[in-house]
Amino acid sequence: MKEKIHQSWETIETVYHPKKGAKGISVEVERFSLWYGAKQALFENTMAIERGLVTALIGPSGCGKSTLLRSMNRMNDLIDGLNIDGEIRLDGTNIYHRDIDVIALRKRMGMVFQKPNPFPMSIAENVTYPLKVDGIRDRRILKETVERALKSAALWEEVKDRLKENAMGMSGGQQQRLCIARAIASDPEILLMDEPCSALDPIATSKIEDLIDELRGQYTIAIVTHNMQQAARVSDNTAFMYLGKIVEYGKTSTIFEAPKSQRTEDYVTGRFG
Ligand SMILES: Nc1ncnc2c1ncn2[C@@H]1O[C@H](COP(=O)(O)OP(=O)(O)OP(=O)(O)O)[C@@H](O)[C@H]1O
Repeated sequence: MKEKIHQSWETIETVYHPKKGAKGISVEVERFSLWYGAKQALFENTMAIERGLVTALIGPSGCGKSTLLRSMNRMNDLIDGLNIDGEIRLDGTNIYHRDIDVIALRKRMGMVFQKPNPFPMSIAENVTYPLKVDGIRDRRILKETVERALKSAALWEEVKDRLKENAMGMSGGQQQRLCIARAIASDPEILLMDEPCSALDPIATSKIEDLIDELRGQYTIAIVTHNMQQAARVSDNTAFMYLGKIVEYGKTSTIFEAPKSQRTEDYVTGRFG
C-alpha cells in the first residue's frame, strides 16, 4: 500500500539550470519517490546530473543515497513490493516507461559496488565478460577491449604480464579497478559507483580517486560516498540527502564552503551524521 508522506523542510537548488560551458544534462531525476513495501525511502527528489562531470551523493546512513543511485539503472526493480512515483530520464527518456529495455539501459550505465566483485576467472576474462554475454567472439576486438579498458582503469601496467591469472589473486584495490575496467568494457555513458572505496585501504582509495579524476569528462559519474573528504576531492557537484530527500544540491565547493541550508552545514562540518 503506497502511502504519501510529505517532508516538512524545504529543499534548495535541486533543480539544475544549465551553466555556460556545461555539456548538458545526462540524467534528470524529477519528483522521484520510492517505497519498499509500505516504507517510503525516497521523497519527491529532483536533480539533474551534468554530463561528463562527477556528482557525489552524500548524507547520513540510511538517508537513501544507494536507493537513489540504484534507481538510476533500475537495479531495485526486482525487490518485492517496490513502488515508485515520478521520473528518472536518461537523455530525456523516462527510464521507467514500460517500453524501456532494461538490459540495454544497464549497458549504458556501468555499476561499481562497495565490495569489489570480480568473477572467479582470469583478469582478461573478467574484462571481456560483458562482451561475451553480448555474443562478441572476435579475438581482436576482445584483445583490444582488454587493453583499452585496463588502461582506462589505470591497471594495465600492473597486470599486462599476467592477464591469464585468476582475478581473485589480486589485491582489493586492484580488484576494484578491474571491476571499473569491466564496467568500462561495454562502453557505457555513465558510471554509477556505490561507495567504491569503502572496503579499501587509503592507498588503494587514493588510486581509485585518481582514476575517477581521469575518467571525468569521458563518462558521467555518480558516486555515493560516506566520506565527505572524498566527495570534496573528487566531485564537481554534490547532493546532500537526509531522510530520503535531497536537502541541497549544487556545486561541491558551495555545498562544502557556503551551504545554504543549516542542515547541510551541520552535516558537512561534522555536527551530525
Ligand atoms: N531492499 C530493501 N528493503 C527494504 N528497505 C530497504 C531496502 N534497501 C534499503 N532499505 C531502506 O531504505 C532506506 C534507505 O536505504 P539506503 O541503503 O538507500 O541508504 P544509504 O543512504 O545508502 O545508507 P548507507 O549509507 O548506510 O548505505 C533505509 O531506511 C533502508 O533501511
